[in-house]
Amino acid sequence: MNYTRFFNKVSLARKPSPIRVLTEIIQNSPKSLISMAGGMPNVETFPFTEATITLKNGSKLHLDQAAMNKSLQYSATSGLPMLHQWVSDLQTQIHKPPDNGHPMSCVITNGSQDGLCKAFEAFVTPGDNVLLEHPVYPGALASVSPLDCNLLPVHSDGDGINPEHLRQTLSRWSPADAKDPSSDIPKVLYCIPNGGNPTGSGLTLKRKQEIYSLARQYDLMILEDDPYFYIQFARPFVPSFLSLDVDGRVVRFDSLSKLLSSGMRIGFVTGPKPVVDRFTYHLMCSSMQASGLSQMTLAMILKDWGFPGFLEHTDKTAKFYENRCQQCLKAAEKHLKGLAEWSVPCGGMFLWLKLLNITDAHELITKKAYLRDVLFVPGNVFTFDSSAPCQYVRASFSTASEEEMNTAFSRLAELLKEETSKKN
Ligand SMILES: Cc1ncc(COP(=O)(O)O)c(CNc2cc3ccccc3n(O)c2=O)c1O
Repeated sequence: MNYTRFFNKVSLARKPSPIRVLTEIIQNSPKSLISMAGGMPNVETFPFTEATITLKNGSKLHLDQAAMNKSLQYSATSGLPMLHQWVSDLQTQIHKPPDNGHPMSCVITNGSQDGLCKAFEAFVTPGDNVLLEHPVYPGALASVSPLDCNLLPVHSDGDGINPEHLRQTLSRWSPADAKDPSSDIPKVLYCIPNGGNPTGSGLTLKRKQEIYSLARQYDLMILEDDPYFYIQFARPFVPSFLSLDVDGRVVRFDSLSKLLSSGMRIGFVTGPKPVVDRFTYHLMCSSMQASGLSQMTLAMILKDWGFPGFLEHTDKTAKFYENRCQQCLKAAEKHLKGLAEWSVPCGGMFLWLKLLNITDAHELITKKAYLRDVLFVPGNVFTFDSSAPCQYVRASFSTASEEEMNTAFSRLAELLKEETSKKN
């Protein structure tokens, strides 16, 4: 694939930052190297020596002085070698990306949000048509909306993005337009294939194959935003777009936020080296790198666990959310029947409620429900035009207990009944 058409002028103008290349050289050189090059602080001036973190299973992670010094010092933008290698091996093991003529590359980011932002800021030129799943994660909207482009919604249902609607949307153009630099044919499709935010939906393999073949036909890059991949409720995992990527047109965004820690801010982007390199150049002059301490801590746990231990943990996490989901559905059945509709999530942590007899949920949720001590997210924040009325509400079942979910839904039900009786 030739990626030039996908990058905007800003991204094509980016070059590796010399001081960050230096960091990489120093990091990968033998101890014998005498460096008077890098503007790195001397770790002897840092007040930290060692740290021990106790895990829930009683085991202890010990960062000795050497590990502490390494994690407290600048390191390569691509990631601390131990973590970078582990995640690269994980991608190969889990997704088995086909050989597409481009080496698969990874870069560690400050959460997957950081990677998403870099991708939109690399691919989107003002005036572009950008295809996004709809409704969609507000963090994606916040990244792409200011880029002065035209957002094209791709409708979704319980099985994720609808390939038919994608085909219809693309039928405004001919595949040949992808070869015409003056055409405004879309170049990027953003989607959340598993445990969708806000819908809880999951793309079936069949749909992924249909979507991938449309992407081939119209020469689209697919941004596979997949923080809930490991918290799909069913096993085996539905294969990812990365595992279908025979062309090198998939950029995948993973996150450890929903698995190990959201506050440590570690995600990773995986894709063809020419694409990941351009994101890395941007990271070199934005954050320079993800937190060294976060990377070292997570690298030590993951190395100790290995893939089997990691998958054992992610299976447990998926089970946790599946149980929470069952409790949430039971509470919805008990309190919201006849007042709202929903589909059963297949992963993640969200239930997408369609409030019946309500045209716009915004006021009801942000004011009236809040005054009754319950908080949901009004559906308009997940839509491209948040000023338009939206009768949907996102409920998260990740932190509230079963009892709290019942209380929250019963208060919402009371409110809905009052609203309905006011109308009659
Ligand atoms: C589809 C999709 N892609 C990327 C991300 C970002 O993950 P990270 O940067 O790797 O941590 C997310 C995180 N989603 C949310 C985060 C959040 C944080 C504070 C408060 C509320 C939040 N709500 O509501 C969210 O949905 C996501 O759902």
